[in-house]
Amino acid sequence: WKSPRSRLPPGPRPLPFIGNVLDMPKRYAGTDFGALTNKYGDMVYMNVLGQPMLILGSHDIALDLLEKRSALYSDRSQSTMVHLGGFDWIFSTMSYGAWWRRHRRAFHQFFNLNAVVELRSMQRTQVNHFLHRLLNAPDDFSDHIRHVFAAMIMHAAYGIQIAEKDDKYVKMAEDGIAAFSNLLVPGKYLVEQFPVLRFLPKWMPGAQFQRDAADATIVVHGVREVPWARTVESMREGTAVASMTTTMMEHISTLEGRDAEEEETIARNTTAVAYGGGADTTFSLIQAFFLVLASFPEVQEKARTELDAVVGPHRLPDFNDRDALPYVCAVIKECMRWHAIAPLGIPHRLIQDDEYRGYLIPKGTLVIPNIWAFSRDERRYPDPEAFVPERFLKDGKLNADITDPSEFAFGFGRRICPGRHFAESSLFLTVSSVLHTLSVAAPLDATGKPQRPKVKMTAGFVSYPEPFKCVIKPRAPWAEALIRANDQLAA
Ligand code: HEM
Repeated sequence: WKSPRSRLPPGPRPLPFIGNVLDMPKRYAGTDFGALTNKYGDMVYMNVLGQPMLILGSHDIALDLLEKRSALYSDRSQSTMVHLGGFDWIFSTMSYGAWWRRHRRAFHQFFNLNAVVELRSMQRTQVNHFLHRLLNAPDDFSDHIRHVFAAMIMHAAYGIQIAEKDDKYVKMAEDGIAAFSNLLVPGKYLVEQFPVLRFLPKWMPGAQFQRDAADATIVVHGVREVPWARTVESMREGTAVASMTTTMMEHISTLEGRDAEEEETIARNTTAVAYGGGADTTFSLIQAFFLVLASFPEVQEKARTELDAVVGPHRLPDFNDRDALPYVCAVIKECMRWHAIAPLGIPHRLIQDDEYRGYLIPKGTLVIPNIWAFSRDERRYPDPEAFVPERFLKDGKLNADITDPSEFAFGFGRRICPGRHFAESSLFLTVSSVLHTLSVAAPLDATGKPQRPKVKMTAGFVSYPEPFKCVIKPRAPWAEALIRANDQLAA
Protein backbone atom coordinates (compact mmCIF):
# COMPACT_ATOMS: atom_id res chain seq x y z
CA TRP A 1 0.00 0.00 0.00
CA LYS A 2 1.25 3.48 -0.81
CA SER A 3 0.01 6.68 0.84
CA PRO A 4 -1.74 9.08 -1.62
CA ARG A 5 1.22 11.49 -1.36
CA SER A 6 3.77 8.82 -2.26
CA ARG A 7 1.73 7.90 -5.35
CA LEU A 8 2.09 11.44 -6.68
CA PRO A 9 4.95 11.98 -9.13
CA PRO A 10 8.21 13.06 -7.43
CA GLY A 11 8.98 16.71 -6.80
CA PRO A 12 10.41 19.18 -4.30
CA ARG A 13 8.88 18.99 -0.81
CA PRO A 14 6.11 21.59 -0.37
CA LEU A 15 6.21 24.04 2.55
CA PRO A 16 3.16 24.57 4.80
CA PHE A 17 0.56 27.00 3.34
CA ILE A 18 2.62 28.17 0.36
CA GLY A 19 3.50 24.76 -1.05
CA ASN A 20 6.23 24.99 -3.72
CA VAL A 21 6.03 28.74 -4.35
CA LEU A 22 9.78 29.05 -3.69
CA ASP A 23 10.55 26.37 -6.29
CA MET A 24 8.89 28.34 -9.08
CA PRO A 25 11.20 29.72 -11.81
CA LYS A 26 13.02 32.90 -10.86
CA ARG A 27 14.43 33.72 -14.26
CA TYR A 28 14.14 31.74 -17.51
CA ALA A 29 11.39 29.18 -16.84
CA GLY A 30 12.70 26.58 -19.32
CA THR A 31 16.10 26.22 -17.63
CA ASP A 32 14.75 26.55 -14.07
CA PHE A 33 12.15 23.83 -14.64
CA GLY A 34 14.83 21.86 -16.56
CA ALA A 35 16.97 21.88 -13.39
CA LEU A 36 14.03 20.35 -11.44
CA THR A 37 13.70 17.69 -14.16
CA ASN A 38 17.41 16.85 -13.83
CA LYS A 39 16.87 16.36 -10.10
CA TYR A 40 13.48 14.59 -9.94
CA GLY A 41 12.90 13.10 -13.39
CA ASP A 42 10.71 13.74 -16.43
CA MET A 43 7.59 14.29 -14.32
CA VAL A 44 7.92 16.84 -11.52
CA TYR A 45 4.92 17.39 -9.28
CA MET A 46 4.46 20.61 -7.33
CA ASN A 47 1.73 22.39 -5.45
CA VAL A 48 1.73 26.16 -5.63
CA LEU A 49 -0.70 27.81 -3.20
CA GLY A 50 -3.08 24.87 -3.57
CA GLN A 51 -2.69 24.58 -7.36
CA PRO A 52 -1.23 21.19 -8.38
CA MET A 53 1.25 21.35 -11.27
CA LEU A 54 3.07 18.74 -13.28
CA ILE A 55 6.15 19.75 -15.24
CA LEU A 56 6.90 17.47 -18.18
CA GLY A 57 10.57 17.18 -19.11
CA SER A 58 10.15 14.67 -21.94
CA HIS A 59 8.46 15.03 -25.30
CA ASP A 60 7.33 11.38 -25.20
CA ILE A 61 5.43 11.89 -21.94
CA ALA A 62 3.85 15.08 -23.34
CA LEU A 63 2.63 13.01 -26.31
CA ASP A 64 1.30 10.24 -24.02
CA LEU A 65 -0.68 12.63 -21.84
CA LEU A 66 -1.54 15.70 -23.92
CA GLU A 67 -2.12 13.92 -27.25
CA LYS A 68 -3.10 10.32 -26.56
CA ARG A 69 -5.24 11.28 -23.56
CA SER A 70 -6.32 14.63 -24.92
CA ALA A 71 -9.96 14.05 -23.93
CA LEU A 72 -8.78 14.48 -20.32
CA TYR A 73 -5.94 16.96 -20.75
CA SER A 74 -7.40 19.77 -22.87
CA ASP A 75 -8.88 22.13 -20.29
CA ARG A 76 -7.32 25.46 -19.25
CA SER A 77 -7.07 27.01 -15.80
CA GLN A 78 -9.42 29.92 -15.29
CA SER A 79 -8.11 33.29 -14.19
CA THR A 80 -10.27 35.70 -12.19
CA MET A 81 -8.29 38.66 -13.57
CA VAL A 82 -8.79 37.59 -17.19
CA HIS A 83 -12.50 37.39 -16.46
CA LEU A 84 -12.66 40.76 -14.61
CA GLY A 85 -10.56 42.43 -17.32
CA GLY A 86 -13.05 41.32 -19.98
CA PHE A 87 -10.62 39.03 -21.82
CA ASP A 88 -12.55 35.79 -21.43
CA TRP A 89 -13.51 35.83 -25.13
CA ILE A 90 -9.96 34.72 -26.01
CA PHE A 91 -10.42 31.07 -26.84
CA SER A 92 -6.87 30.07 -25.90
CA THR A 93 -7.94 30.67 -22.28
CA MET A 94 -11.45 29.15 -22.52
CA SER A 95 -12.43 25.98 -20.64
CA TYR A 96 -12.56 22.84 -22.73
CA GLY A 97 -16.16 22.47 -23.90
CA ALA A 98 -18.74 23.28 -26.56
CA TRP A 99 -18.18 27.08 -26.59
CA TRP A 100 -14.41 26.71 -27.01
CA ARG A 101 -14.96 24.04 -29.70
CA ARG A 102 -17.18 26.39 -31.74
CA HIS A 103 -14.49 29.07 -31.64
CA ARG A 104 -11.78 26.67 -32.58
CA ARG A 105 -13.81 25.32 -35.52
CA ALA A 106 -14.53 28.83 -36.80
CA PHE A 107 -10.85 29.75 -36.59
CA HIS A 108 -9.71 26.49 -38.20
CA GLN A 109 -11.90 27.15 -41.22
CA PHE A 110 -9.56 30.02 -42.21
CA PHE A 111 -6.21 28.72 -41.04
CA ASN A 112 -6.26 25.00 -41.90
CA LEU A 113 -3.69 23.50 -44.27
CA ASN A 114 -5.80 24.04 -47.38
CA ALA A 115 -7.26 27.41 -46.43
CA VAL A 116 -3.87 29.05 -45.87
CA VAL A 117 -3.04 28.52 -49.55
CA GLU A 118 -5.54 31.32 -50.24
CA LEU A 119 -3.39 33.68 -48.18
CA ARG A 120 -0.20 33.09 -50.13
CA SER A 121 -0.39 35.97 -52.57
CA MET A 122 -1.04 38.39 -49.70
CA GLN A 123 1.96 36.93 -47.85
CA ARG A 124 4.07 37.33 -50.98
CA THR A 125 3.15 41.03 -51.25
CA GLN A 126 3.92 41.62 -47.58
CA VAL A 127 7.29 39.85 -47.73
CA ASN A 128 8.22 41.92 -50.81
CA HIS A 129 7.43 45.10 -48.85
CA PHE A 130 9.48 43.73 -45.96
CA LEU A 131 12.58 43.19 -48.13
CA HIS A 132 12.21 46.69 -49.52
CA ARG A 133 11.98 48.21 -46.05
CA LEU A 134 15.11 46.31 -45.01
CA LEU A 135 16.87 47.80 -48.00
CA ASN A 136 15.72 51.33 -47.22
CA ALA A 137 16.19 51.37 -43.45
CA PRO A 138 18.24 48.30 -42.42
CA ASP A 139 18.90 49.44 -38.85
CA ASP A 140 15.18 49.31 -38.09
CA PHE A 141 15.01 45.60 -38.93
CA SER A 142 13.23 44.76 -35.71
CA ASP A 143 10.40 47.25 -36.46
CA HIS A 144 10.12 45.82 -39.98
CA ILE A 145 9.79 42.27 -38.63
CA ARG A 146 7.00 43.40 -36.31
CA HIS A 147 5.34 45.27 -39.15
CA VAL A 148 5.36 42.42 -41.69
CA PHE A 149 3.55 39.91 -39.45
CA ALA A 150 1.16 42.54 -38.10
CA ALA A 151 0.32 43.43 -41.71
CA MET A 152 -0.28 39.79 -42.69
CA ILE A 153 -2.58 39.10 -39.78
CA MET A 154 -4.58 42.33 -40.02
CA HIS A 155 -5.06 41.63 -43.69
CA ALA A 156 -6.12 38.00 -43.18
CA ALA A 157 -8.47 38.79 -40.29
CA TYR A 158 -10.00 42.12 -41.39
CA GLY A 159 -8.75 42.96 -44.88
CA ILE A 160 -7.17 46.04 -43.29
CA GLN A 161 -4.01 47.38 -44.86
CA ILE A 162 -2.02 48.84 -42.00
CA ALA A 163 -0.13 52.14 -42.19
CA GLU A 164 3.65 52.18 -42.73
CA LYS A 165 4.16 53.63 -39.26
CA ASP A 166 2.15 54.00 -36.02
CA ASP A 167 -0.89 52.14 -37.29
CA LYS A 168 -3.85 52.66 -34.95
CA TYR A 169 -5.19 49.09 -35.24
CA VAL A 170 -1.78 47.60 -34.51
CA LYS A 171 -1.43 49.95 -31.55
CA MET A 172 -4.78 48.78 -30.16
CA ALA A 173 -3.83 45.13 -30.65
CA GLU A 174 -0.43 45.66 -28.99
CA ASP A 175 -2.07 47.49 -26.08
CA GLY A 176 -4.42 44.51 -25.79
CA ILE A 177 -1.52 42.04 -25.58
CA ALA A 178 0.21 44.22 -22.97
CA ALA A 179 -2.95 44.55 -20.84
CA PHE A 180 -3.66 40.82 -21.09
CA SER A 181 -0.08 39.88 -20.13
CA ASN A 182 -0.21 42.32 -17.23
CA LEU A 183 -3.32 40.62 -15.82
CA LEU A 184 -1.56 37.26 -15.97
CA VAL A 185 1.74 38.16 -14.23
CA PRO A 186 2.17 35.21 -11.83
CA GLY A 187 1.71 36.17 -8.19
CA LYS A 188 0.73 39.78 -8.96
CA TYR A 189 -2.93 39.54 -7.95
CA LEU A 190 -4.01 37.89 -4.70
CA VAL A 191 -7.54 37.60 -6.08
CA GLU A 192 -6.30 34.69 -8.23
CA GLN A 193 -5.69 32.67 -5.06
CA PHE A 194 -8.70 34.10 -3.17
CA PRO A 195 -11.43 34.71 -5.76
CA VAL A 196 -13.80 35.95 -3.04
CA LEU A 197 -11.79 39.22 -3.04
CA ARG A 198 -13.38 40.10 -6.37
CA PHE A 199 -16.33 41.46 -4.42
CA LEU A 200 -14.16 44.23 -2.90
CA PRO A 201 -15.43 47.59 -4.20
CA LYS A 202 -13.02 49.54 -6.44
CA TRP A 203 -12.39 52.34 -3.94
CA MET A 204 -11.24 50.04 -1.10
CA PRO A 205 -7.53 49.90 -0.27
CA GLY A 206 -6.19 46.63 -1.69
CA ALA A 207 -8.61 46.73 -4.61
CA GLN A 208 -6.01 47.96 -7.12
CA PHE A 209 -6.80 44.77 -9.07
CA GLN A 210 -10.33 46.10 -9.64
CA ARG A 211 -8.95 49.32 -11.11
CA ASP A 212 -6.43 47.44 -13.28
CA ALA A 213 -9.20 45.16 -14.52
CA ALA A 214 -11.42 48.17 -15.31
CA ASP A 215 -8.56 49.76 -17.32
CA ALA A 216 -8.14 46.49 -19.23
CA THR A 217 -11.81 46.43 -20.26
CA ILE A 218 -11.29 49.75 -22.09
CA VAL A 219 -8.41 48.25 -24.07
CA VAL A 220 -10.54 45.20 -24.93
CA HIS A 221 -12.95 47.43 -26.79
CA GLY A 222 -10.16 48.60 -29.12
CA VAL A 223 -8.98 45.07 -29.85
CA ARG A 224 -12.27 43.32 -30.36
CA GLU A 225 -14.69 45.95 -31.62
CA VAL A 226 -12.88 48.70 -33.53
CA PRO A 227 -11.27 46.79 -36.46
CA TRP A 228 -14.35 44.60 -36.73
CA ALA A 229 -16.68 47.63 -36.94
CA ARG A 230 -14.44 49.24 -39.55
CA THR A 231 -14.62 46.17 -41.81
CA VAL A 232 -18.38 45.80 -41.38
CA GLU A 233 -18.72 49.48 -42.29
CA SER A 234 -16.60 49.03 -45.42
CA MET A 235 -18.77 46.04 -46.38
CA ARG A 236 -21.77 48.36 -46.27
CA GLU A 237 -19.91 50.86 -48.42
CA GLY A 238 -18.89 48.08 -50.85
CA THR A 239 -15.16 48.74 -50.34
CA ALA A 240 -14.26 45.77 -48.11
CA VAL A 241 -11.36 43.51 -49.08
CA ALA A 242 -12.10 39.76 -48.70
CA SER A 243 -11.05 38.54 -45.24
CA MET A 244 -12.06 36.30 -42.37
CA THR A 245 -14.51 39.01 -41.26
CA THR A 246 -16.24 39.42 -44.63
CA THR A 247 -16.62 35.64 -45.11
CA MET A 248 -18.03 35.22 -41.61
CA MET A 249 -20.37 38.19 -41.97
CA GLU A 250 -21.71 36.83 -45.27
CA HIS A 251 -22.54 33.56 -43.52
CA ILE A 252 -24.08 35.33 -40.52
CA SER A 253 -26.36 37.33 -42.82
CA THR A 254 -28.06 34.01 -43.73
CA LEU A 255 -28.87 33.29 -40.04
CA GLU A 256 -31.48 34.69 -37.71
CA GLY A 257 -32.12 35.34 -34.00
CA ARG A 258 -29.92 33.66 -31.46
CA ASP A 259 -27.93 31.70 -34.05
CA ALA A 260 -26.94 34.93 -35.78
CA GLU A 261 -26.09 36.59 -32.47
CA GLU A 262 -23.91 33.71 -31.26
CA GLU A 263 -22.13 33.33 -34.58
CA GLU A 264 -21.37 37.02 -34.65
CA THR A 265 -19.89 36.86 -31.16
CA ILE A 266 -17.73 33.91 -32.21
CA ALA A 267 -16.68 35.74 -35.37
CA ARG A 268 -15.59 38.88 -33.45
CA ASN A 269 -13.76 36.75 -30.90
CA THR A 270 -11.86 34.61 -33.38
CA THR A 271 -10.77 37.45 -35.66
CA ALA A 272 -9.50 39.41 -32.65
CA VAL A 273 -7.55 36.41 -31.33
CA ALA A 274 -5.49 36.03 -34.53
CA TYR A 275 -3.23 39.02 -33.80
CA GLY A 276 -2.55 38.05 -30.18
CA GLY A 277 -1.76 34.45 -31.13
CA GLY A 278 0.21 35.12 -34.27
CA ALA A 279 2.04 38.44 -34.32
CA ASP A 280 4.39 38.04 -31.33
CA THR A 281 5.24 34.41 -31.93
CA THR A 282 6.25 34.76 -35.58
CA PHE A 283 8.06 38.02 -34.76
CA SER A 284 10.05 36.18 -32.10
CA LEU A 285 11.18 33.45 -34.49
CA ILE A 286 12.30 35.82 -37.26
CA GLN A 287 14.10 37.97 -34.72
CA ALA A 288 15.98 34.81 -33.66
CA PHE A 289 16.66 34.03 -37.33
CA PHE A 290 18.41 37.41 -37.80
CA LEU A 291 20.39 36.75 -34.63
CA VAL A 292 21.47 33.40 -36.06
CA LEU A 293 22.56 35.01 -39.34
CA ALA A 294 24.65 37.60 -37.52
CA SER A 295 26.17 34.94 -35.25
CA PHE A 296 26.81 32.00 -37.60
CA PRO A 297 27.92 33.35 -41.03
CA GLU A 298 28.46 29.85 -42.49
CA VAL A 299 24.68 29.26 -42.44
CA GLN A 300 24.14 32.03 -45.00
CA GLU A 301 26.86 30.72 -47.25
CA LYS A 302 25.36 27.23 -47.42
CA ALA A 303 21.82 28.51 -47.90
CA ARG A 304 22.92 30.76 -50.77
CA THR A 305 24.60 27.90 -52.59
CA GLU A 306 21.29 26.02 -52.47
CA LEU A 307 19.18 29.05 -53.42
CA ASP A 308 21.48 30.01 -56.30
CA ALA A 309 21.15 26.52 -57.76
CA VAL A 310 17.36 26.23 -57.33
CA VAL A 311 16.04 29.80 -57.65
CA GLY A 312 18.75 31.82 -59.39
CA PRO A 313 19.15 35.60 -59.72
CA HIS A 314 16.03 36.41 -61.75
CA ARG A 315 13.26 35.76 -59.25
CA LEU A 316 12.45 35.45 -55.55
CA PRO A 317 11.94 32.06 -53.91
CA ASP A 318 8.33 30.94 -53.72
CA PHE A 319 6.19 28.36 -51.93
CA ASN A 320 6.64 25.85 -54.77
CA ASP A 321 10.40 25.82 -54.16
CA ARG A 322 10.05 24.45 -50.67
CA ASP A 323 10.70 20.78 -51.50
CA ALA A 324 13.78 21.68 -53.52
CA LEU A 325 15.28 23.70 -50.62
CA PRO A 326 16.04 21.17 -47.86
CA TYR A 327 18.86 23.24 -46.35
CA VAL A 328 16.63 26.33 -46.06
CA CYS A 329 13.91 24.16 -44.47
CA ALA A 330 16.52 22.74 -42.07
CA VAL A 331 17.53 26.29 -41.09
CA ILE A 332 13.90 27.03 -40.16
CA LYS A 333 13.62 23.79 -38.15
CA GLU A 334 16.88 24.53 -36.37
CA CYS A 335 15.72 28.11 -35.57
CA MET A 336 12.55 26.68 -34.08
CA ARG A 337 14.54 24.20 -31.99
CA TRP A 338 17.38 26.52 -30.99
CA HIS A 339 15.03 29.28 -29.86
CA ALA A 340 11.99 28.06 -27.91
CA ILE A 341 9.41 30.73 -28.77
CA ALA A 342 6.87 29.68 -26.13
CA PRO A 343 9.20 27.79 -23.74
CA LEU A 344 6.36 26.34 -21.66
CA GLY A 345 3.58 26.37 -24.25
CA ILE A 346 0.22 27.07 -22.61
CA PRO A 347 -0.51 24.80 -19.62
CA HIS A 348 -3.25 22.19 -20.06
CA ARG A 349 -5.59 21.39 -17.15
CA LEU A 350 -6.58 17.83 -16.31
CA ILE A 351 -10.35 17.34 -15.87
CA GLN A 352 -10.35 14.15 -13.75
CA ASP A 353 -7.94 12.03 -11.69
CA ASP A 354 -5.63 10.05 -13.95
CA GLU A 355 -2.94 7.41 -13.49
CA TYR A 356 0.27 7.26 -15.49
CA ARG A 357 3.34 5.08 -14.98
CA GLY A 358 2.00 4.10 -11.53
CA TYR A 359 1.54 7.71 -10.40
CA LEU A 360 -1.65 9.52 -9.52
CA ILE A 361 -2.18 12.82 -11.34
CA PRO A 362 -4.99 14.60 -9.50
CA LYS A 363 -7.94 16.29 -11.19
CA GLY A 364 -7.28 20.01 -11.73
CA THR A 365 -3.50 19.56 -12.19
CA LEU A 366 -1.93 22.08 -14.57
CA VAL A 367 0.29 20.15 -16.94
CA ILE A 368 3.20 22.20 -18.25
CA PRO A 369 5.19 20.85 -21.21
CA ASN A 370 8.75 22.17 -20.92
CA ILE A 371 9.17 22.76 -24.65
CA TRP A 372 12.54 24.37 -24.04
CA ALA A 373 13.75 21.10 -22.42
CA PHE A 374 12.42 19.01 -25.34
CA SER A 375 14.51 21.13 -27.68
CA ARG A 376 17.62 20.51 -25.55
CA ASP A 377 17.24 16.72 -25.38
CA GLU A 378 20.80 15.53 -26.12
CA ARG A 379 19.63 12.07 -27.16
CA ARG A 380 17.82 13.67 -30.09
CA TYR A 381 19.86 16.79 -30.63
CA PRO A 382 23.53 16.31 -29.66
CA ASP A 383 25.30 19.54 -28.62
CA PRO A 384 21.93 21.29 -28.33
CA GLU A 385 23.20 24.85 -27.84
CA ALA A 386 25.02 24.75 -31.19
CA PHE A 387 23.15 25.92 -34.31
CA VAL A 388 23.45 23.01 -36.74
CA PRO A 389 20.81 22.79 -39.52
CA GLU A 390 22.63 19.68 -40.82
CA ARG A 391 21.21 17.69 -37.89
CA PHE A 392 17.93 17.55 -39.86
CA LEU A 393 19.55 16.37 -43.10
CA LYS A 394 20.77 13.04 -44.45
CA ASP A 395 22.25 12.59 -47.93
CA GLY A 396 21.15 16.11 -48.88
CA LYS A 397 17.49 15.49 -47.94
CA LEU A 398 15.43 16.15 -44.82
CA ASN A 399 15.86 13.22 -42.46
CA ALA A 400 12.47 11.96 -41.27
CA ASP A 401 14.14 10.10 -38.35
CA ILE A 402 14.97 13.34 -36.54
CA THR A 403 12.08 14.79 -34.55
CA ASP A 404 10.84 17.94 -36.24
CA PRO A 405 10.69 20.70 -33.57
CA SER A 406 7.32 21.80 -34.96
CA GLU A 407 6.01 18.60 -33.32
CA PHE A 408 6.42 20.31 -29.94
CA ALA A 409 6.89 24.05 -30.59
CA PHE A 410 3.18 24.42 -31.47
CA GLY A 411 1.86 22.55 -28.42
CA PHE A 412 -0.24 19.42 -28.23
CA GLY A 413 -3.44 17.50 -28.80
CA ARG A 414 -6.78 19.24 -29.15
CA ARG A 415 -5.20 22.54 -28.11
CA ILE A 416 -2.35 22.42 -30.63
CA CYS A 417 -1.74 25.83 -32.20
CA PRO A 418 -4.42 26.36 -34.86
CA GLY A 419 -2.27 29.05 -36.54
CA ARG A 420 0.68 26.73 -37.20
CA HIS A 421 0.11 26.29 -40.96
CA PHE A 422 -0.13 30.02 -41.45
CA ALA A 423 2.95 30.53 -39.27
CA GLU A 424 4.94 27.93 -41.20
CA SER A 425 4.16 29.40 -44.59
CA SER A 426 4.95 32.93 -43.35
CA LEU A 427 8.26 31.71 -41.94
CA PHE A 428 9.27 29.84 -45.08
CA LEU A 429 8.63 32.78 -47.38
CA THR A 430 10.33 35.28 -45.09
CA VAL A 431 13.42 33.18 -44.36
CA SER A 432 13.99 32.02 -47.94
CA SER A 433 13.50 35.54 -49.36
CA VAL A 434 15.91 37.14 -46.87
CA LEU A 435 18.55 34.46 -47.45
CA HIS A 436 18.22 34.84 -51.21
CA THR A 437 18.60 38.61 -51.39
CA LEU A 438 20.27 40.02 -48.28
CA SER A 439 23.43 39.64 -46.31
CA VAL A 440 23.13 39.90 -42.54
CA ALA A 441 26.35 40.29 -40.57
CA ALA A 442 27.63 41.18 -37.13
CA PRO A 443 28.70 44.84 -36.77
CA LEU A 444 32.46 45.49 -36.86
CA ASP A 445 34.38 46.91 -33.91
CA ALA A 446 36.98 49.73 -34.13
CA THR A 447 39.66 47.25 -35.26
CA GLY A 448 37.41 45.87 -38.03
CA LYS A 449 36.66 42.61 -36.22
CA PRO A 450 33.04 41.33 -36.26
CA GLN A 451 31.31 41.82 -32.92
CA ARG A 452 29.06 38.78 -32.67
CA PRO A 453 25.85 39.70 -30.85
CA LYS A 454 25.28 38.28 -27.38
CA VAL A 455 22.76 35.44 -27.46
CA LYS A 456 20.29 36.08 -24.66
CA MET A 457 16.58 35.30 -24.65
CA THR A 458 13.97 37.12 -22.57
CA ALA A 459 12.00 35.29 -19.90
CA GLY A 460 8.20 35.23 -20.27
CA PHE A 461 5.36 33.37 -21.92
CA VAL A 462 6.68 34.31 -25.38
CA SER A 463 10.48 34.60 -25.34
CA TYR A 464 12.45 36.91 -27.68
CA PRO A 465 16.13 37.49 -28.30
CA GLU A 466 17.22 40.56 -26.34
CA PRO A 467 17.82 43.58 -28.64
CA PHE A 468 20.95 43.27 -30.79
CA LYS A 469 22.51 44.98 -33.78
CA CYS A 470 23.34 43.61 -37.20
CA VAL A 471 24.41 45.00 -40.57
CA ILE A 472 21.99 44.29 -43.41
CA LYS A 473 22.89 44.85 -47.08
CA PRO A 474 21.79 43.49 -50.43
CA ARG A 475 23.95 40.45 -51.12
CA ALA A 476 24.67 41.55 -54.73
CA PRO A 477 23.56 44.27 -57.20
CA TRP A 478 21.15 41.78 -58.84
CA ALA A 479 19.55 41.12 -55.46
CA GLU A 480 18.90 44.83 -54.86
CA ALA A 481 17.42 45.16 -58.35
CA LEU A 482 15.22 42.12 -57.72
CA ILE A 483 13.83 43.58 -54.50
CA ARG A 484 13.08 46.92 -56.13
CA ALA A 485 11.54 45.29 -59.19
CA ASN A 486 9.19 43.20 -57.06
CA ASP A 487 7.91 45.97 -54.87
CA GLN A 488 6.59 49.45 -55.49
CA LEU A 489 6.82 50.63 -51.89
CA ALA A 490 7.78 54.31 -51.71
CA ALA A 491 11.53 54.74 -51.16
C1 HEM B 1 5.93 30.29 -34.82
C2 HEM B 1 4.74 30.70 -34.51
C3 HEM B 1 3.85 30.12 -33.43
C4 HEM B 1 4.16 29.34 -32.35
C5 HEM B 1 5.52 28.81 -31.92
C6 HEM B 1 2.91 29.08 -31.63
C7 HEM B 1 2.83 28.30 -30.49
C8 HEM B 1 1.63 28.01 -29.83
C9 HEM B 1 1.53 27.15 -28.67
C10 HEM B 1 2.70 26.47 -27.98
C11 HEM B 1 0.22 27.11 -28.32
C12 HEM B 1 -0.39 26.33 -27.14
C13 HEM B 1 -0.84 24.96 -27.60
C14 HEM B 1 -1.24 24.07 -26.45
O1 HEM B 1 -2.04 24.48 -25.61
O2 HEM B 1 -0.72 22.94 -26.37
C15 HEM B 1 -0.52 27.93 -29.25
C16 HEM B 1 -1.89 28.14 -29.21
C17 HEM B 1 -2.54 29.00 -30.05
N1 HEM B 1 -2.01 29.68 -31.14
FE1 HEM B 1 -0.10 29.60 -31.79
N2 HEM B 1 1.89 29.70 -32.29
C18 HEM B 1 2.41 30.34 -33.39
C19 HEM B 1 1.71 31.08 -34.33
C20 HEM B 1 0.36 31.32 -34.30
C21 HEM B 1 -0.38 32.07 -35.30
C22 HEM B 1 0.23 32.66 -36.58
C23 HEM B 1 -1.67 32.14 -34.86
C24 HEM B 1 -2.85 32.80 -35.52
C25 HEM B 1 -2.96 33.09 -36.78
C26 HEM B 1 -1.76 31.41 -33.59
C27 HEM B 1 -2.91 31.25 -32.84
C28 HEM B 1 -3.00 30.44 -31.71
C29 HEM B 1 -4.25 30.25 -30.95
C30 HEM B 1 -5.60 30.90 -31.25
C31 HEM B 1 -3.97 29.34 -29.90
C32 HEM B 1 -4.91 28.81 -28.82
C33 HEM B 1 -5.49 27.43 -29.18
C34 HEM B 1 -6.45 26.85 -28.15
O3 HEM B 1 -6.33 27.11 -26.97
O4 HEM B 1 -7.33 26.08 -28.57
N3 HEM B 1 -0.52 30.94 -33.29
N4 HEM B 1 0.36 28.46 -30.19
